[in-house]
Amino acid sequence: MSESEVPLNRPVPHSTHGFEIAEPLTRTTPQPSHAGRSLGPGFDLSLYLVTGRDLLPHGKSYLASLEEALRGGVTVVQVREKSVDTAEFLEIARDTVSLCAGYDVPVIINDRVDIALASGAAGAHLGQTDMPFAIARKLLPPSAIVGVSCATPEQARRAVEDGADYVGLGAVYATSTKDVSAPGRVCGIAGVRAMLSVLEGTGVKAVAIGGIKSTNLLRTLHGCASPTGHTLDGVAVVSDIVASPEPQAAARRLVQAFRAWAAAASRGPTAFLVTPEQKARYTPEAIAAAAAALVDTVRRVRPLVHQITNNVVKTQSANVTLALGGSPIMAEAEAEQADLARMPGGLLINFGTIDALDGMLAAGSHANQNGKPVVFDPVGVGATSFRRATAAKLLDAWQPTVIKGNAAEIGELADSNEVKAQGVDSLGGFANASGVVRSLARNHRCIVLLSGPIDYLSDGSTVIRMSNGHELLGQITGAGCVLGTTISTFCGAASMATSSISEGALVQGDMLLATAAGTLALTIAAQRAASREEVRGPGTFLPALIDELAMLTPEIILRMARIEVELE
Ligand SMILES: Cc1ncc(COP(=O)(O)OP(=O)(O)O)c(N)n1
Ligand SMILES: Cc1ncsc1CCOP(=O)(O)O
Repeated sequence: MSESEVPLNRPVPHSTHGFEIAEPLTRTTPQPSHAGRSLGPGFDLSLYLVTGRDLLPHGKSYLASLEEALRGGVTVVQVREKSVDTAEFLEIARDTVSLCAGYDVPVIINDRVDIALASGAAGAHLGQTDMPFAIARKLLPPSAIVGVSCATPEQARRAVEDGADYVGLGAVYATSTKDVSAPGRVCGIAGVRAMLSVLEGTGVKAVAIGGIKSTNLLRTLHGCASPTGHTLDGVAVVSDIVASPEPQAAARRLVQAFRAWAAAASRGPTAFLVTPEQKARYTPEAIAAAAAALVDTVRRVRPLVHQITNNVVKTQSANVTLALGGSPIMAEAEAEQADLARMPGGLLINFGTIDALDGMLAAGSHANQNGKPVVFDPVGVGATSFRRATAAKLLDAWQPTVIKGNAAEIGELADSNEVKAQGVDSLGGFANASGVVRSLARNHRCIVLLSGPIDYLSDGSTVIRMSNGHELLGQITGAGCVLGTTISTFCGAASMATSSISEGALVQGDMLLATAAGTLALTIAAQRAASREEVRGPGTFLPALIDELAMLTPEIILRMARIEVELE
């Protein structure tokens, strides 16, 4: 057996999770075989398998598949049977308890408290229309684990008041395993975030459920966190394990990715984005030096900069990418997104004209799967309700690495009406711009750049203020859009060039510094272009700007960057 085939769970001689039917149910306690893996006192929810016998591949028996999944590292098993009679349900439950006992993995019974009692399972899982929680609690021994399904913050609040041990939050995504077509049944990443805020400080654990697969796991874990960093304790999965011909490998992929992410998350609320050592480097001089170095990095690694952007700016965005030393590709068709995402570099999604929504949805998801930075420019997001709904849909489908926008766009995403919009332009600024970018970055778990006369950049903790630029930038069309291009070019290069790999992170490299570099490159080139003799207005400014981007050097950045830092 090679190292990669070593089972994560091994059979154990005695288990606290399986016991004689005559004995009372016992709350599970951490056992030596779980040492170092539990996320807190009690049971380990990291990989919660919900069974689904109807999904088993042809020729694979239920118990064989379950045992492979246990070997792969499943930490809890829920028996979910929707169409069998009581006698058959009980037999399946007993067989499951007996097999899981050998792996010291607790078994939870879906819906049926009577089956939980009769099978010697560790507890029961209740939906919103199942037996009322208080009655189930009364029927079950005090030590039993009782979980509750929640799709809204109100339901989560009630589960906490009732005394649930854990909650199943979802459906996060659409799934064909269960009918979740009723309005409000798919709560999305934003819904899970809102529920996690309710759970903060309560000690009630949480798993997300619905459409979770190894391909979207990291994005789901990264995105599902309250603004202060309260995260999931695990994920509940049916089809990605049960329907697999290789459930051991499927479970192993999920549990290993979960553990890598959990280790990164335990370093602190912003550890997804930067390490504490990187943070200590955020002085104005260090930011300028990093940005200067990245100018050369872009030319060295020549990142592919994949842009789905609006028709107004496509040509100038491609030219800006080339001028910096990147390689542009403007590709919108949904069918080509998977292939493109496998090529290293950066992705820009600018929804200025929302012509390619399916391409945008697919591009971001594939980029997340491949660890590629995603820069989102929600152009004119407050202008129409269609734009507002589209932005919410995109942000639910994938995790942006950077959101950039003007004051009106950032205000719209931050639910602030302090700044008025006029079409895609904004009128005025924020009284506390640092506070707005910091809080939006926390809510969306990403870097936020607010562009304007002063550019405000934050990772949710540090705020960087940059005051380069020139008023001529405001007189050409698409200056904001090409800022998205320069940022995705620098983020792509930084992710390709990073040497310190952070396991469990969605994107490698310091994206705060890369965003600062992309911003400084454009605004400093603009200053230099505007001061050229031949530039007499916006018409002569644009070609000069592209020339200056092509002639940018690290020394120019070091000499001209105007940076201030607010550390939290
Ligand atoms: C861990 C977990 N979370 C949620 C559910 C869904 O439960 P419910 O809403 O009762 O739907 P059914 O599973 O009974 O169809 C779950 N089973 N497990
Ligand atoms: C039981 C359940 N409850 C909400 S979604 C769901 C099914 C999840 O199945 P899958 O992991 O295959 O999407």
